[in-house]
Amino acid sequence: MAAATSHNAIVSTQSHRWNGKNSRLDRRAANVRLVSVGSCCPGSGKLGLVCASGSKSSVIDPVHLPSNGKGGHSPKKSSESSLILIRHGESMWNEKNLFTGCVDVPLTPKGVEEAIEAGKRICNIPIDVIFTSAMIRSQMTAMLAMMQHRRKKVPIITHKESEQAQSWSKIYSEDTKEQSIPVITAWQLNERMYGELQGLNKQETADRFGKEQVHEWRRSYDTPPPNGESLEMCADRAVSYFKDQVVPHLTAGKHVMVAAHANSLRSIIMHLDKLTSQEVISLELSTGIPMLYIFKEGEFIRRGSPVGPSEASVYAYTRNLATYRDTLDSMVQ
Ligand SMILES: O=C(O)[C@H](O)COP(=O)(O)O
Repeated sequence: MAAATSHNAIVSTQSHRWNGKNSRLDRRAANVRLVSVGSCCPGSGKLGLVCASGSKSSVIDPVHLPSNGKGGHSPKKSSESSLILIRHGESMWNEKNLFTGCVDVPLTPKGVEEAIEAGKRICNIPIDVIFTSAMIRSQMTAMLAMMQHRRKKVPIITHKESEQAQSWSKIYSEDTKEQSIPVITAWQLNERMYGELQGLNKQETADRFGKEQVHEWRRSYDTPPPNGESLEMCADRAVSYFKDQVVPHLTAGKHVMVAAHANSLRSIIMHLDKLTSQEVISLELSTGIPMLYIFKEGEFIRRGSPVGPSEASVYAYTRNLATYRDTLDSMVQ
């Protein structure tokens, strides 16, 4: 069904910019033979470049597919999991160039579009559980992105803030539960708290305190803004939460998406990519750009930013993702 072509990955030098325009392949993937599954439109056995978003069909997760009865067998459980990290789309204070931090502002229309576009880019990648911060801009981004997903599962924010909240939001149908994806919100993934800079204009602040000082506050590892969090302090909560709450899902073979913020994600990527406190200064995250990692045998492999829904470089090296996507295609009418 899928034409297999192979070519060596074109590997850029290791860069710490995640701006989505340059999909970076991990250096370790340099010599990986890309086994592209070709391009096709749903149903024709050829993967299209446009996701079948809005398609009414629901598909069975490939890992749970019944045997095909012709001596075939259900694909064995994936020994690798995918992790998608995404900074929220543009917020209304991003648009006004204001320091936001832990102030809970919504997306702009542009941020909504960015989230939808991100959803199209990851619409063929399996997602079993979603984590967001407690802030609306990350939750809006996750929900809007999931509206594009071809699996068509329903993302549902879980409420465990009290026993009553948990019991009042219980789902009593196993089938319905199977067709949903839990969205876990966590304050630990909130944006770094920007202290007395919150609400100030970034340019005016640089004019007042000096460009170097503001850059130090925004990008250094251990210099906090006035009465705010340094990246190190943000990492203490965000990376700890990631290790304690997100990694166990990946270890269990679940595919995860984390929708969060520029600096809470910078602290997580610093951990995943083993960046030094010097290297992390140059790490910048654009709004609404999905970043893909593969978790395998306890290691995180950086796979770059999926530019399109069937980009070979994303699905190469990770046969399970290619199988998932092929099966989605064959199941989506
Ligand atoms: O909190 C904010 O203002 C933004 O989310 C990130 O700001 P920064 O790019 O200045 O860290």
